[in-house]
Amino acid sequence: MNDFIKIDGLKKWYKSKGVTYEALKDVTLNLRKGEFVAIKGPSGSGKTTLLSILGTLLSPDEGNIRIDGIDITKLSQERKADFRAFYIGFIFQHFHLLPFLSVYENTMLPLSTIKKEKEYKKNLVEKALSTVGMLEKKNKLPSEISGGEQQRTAIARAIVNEPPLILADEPTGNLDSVNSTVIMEHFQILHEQGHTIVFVTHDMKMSEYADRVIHVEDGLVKEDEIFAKEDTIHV
Ligand SMILES: Nc1ncnc2c1ncn2[C@@H]1O[C@H](COP(=O)(O)OP(=O)(O)OP(=O)(O)O)[C@@H](O)[C@H]1O
Repeated sequence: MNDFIKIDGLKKWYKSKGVTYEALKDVTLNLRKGEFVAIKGPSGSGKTTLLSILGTLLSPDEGNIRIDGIDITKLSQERKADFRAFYIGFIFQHFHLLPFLSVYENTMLPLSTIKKEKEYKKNLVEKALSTVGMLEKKNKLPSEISGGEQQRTAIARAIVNEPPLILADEPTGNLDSVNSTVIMEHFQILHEQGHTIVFVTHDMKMSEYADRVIHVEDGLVKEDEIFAKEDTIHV
């Protein structure tokens, strides 16, 4: 078994106005390379906290996390930024596109610090945009495209530097059911291409796309269901 992510004894608490709140109480999990994982659970259960720690945006108070053998809890801020740039593509509920940049320019953003020729970057951007069916709209501004198209652009931006790990926080939370399905089908394709995908969702229908559903409640993993892939079920 190829454990890509090893989370061990993870704890996180927030302090606010002298009150301490334990958001993650003791989370231990192993995720394999290429897994397609949904994190489910009620509001306030710790899902975003867990995803943010996985993405090195937040530090835990206790515990270790290794991603591809790297203990991400021990990295300096600078090394964390390098780590994120190489390993992780983020997708958020509210898309977080820059409104004054075109679809093409938004997708190019993660490549801005990479010292490569313009042509090399152009190829990567066009590849990412065609993966999500947005190449034809590359010159549009975010305000000129639909919410579903904005999220597809955000996915292109997340995958443009071909990161092994994609983290998405409620990626369909702002979309209607048709666009949500389109987004999840794109995730399915990325999963088939070998990306490891971890996404947070409230929506039962969206979690059905995953091959593993982790139910978080009250800062703890309450259930961890691994489903056999369709092509491996032979009854
Ligand atoms: N910066 C913060 N300061 C204080 N408390 C926080 C902070 N961020 C989160 N919390 C609290 O920690 C708990 C877990 O929050 P988190 O956002 O991880 O939950 P969640 O499961 O993602 O919720 P939702 O589904 O509503 O987004 C919540 O009770 C939340 O109020």
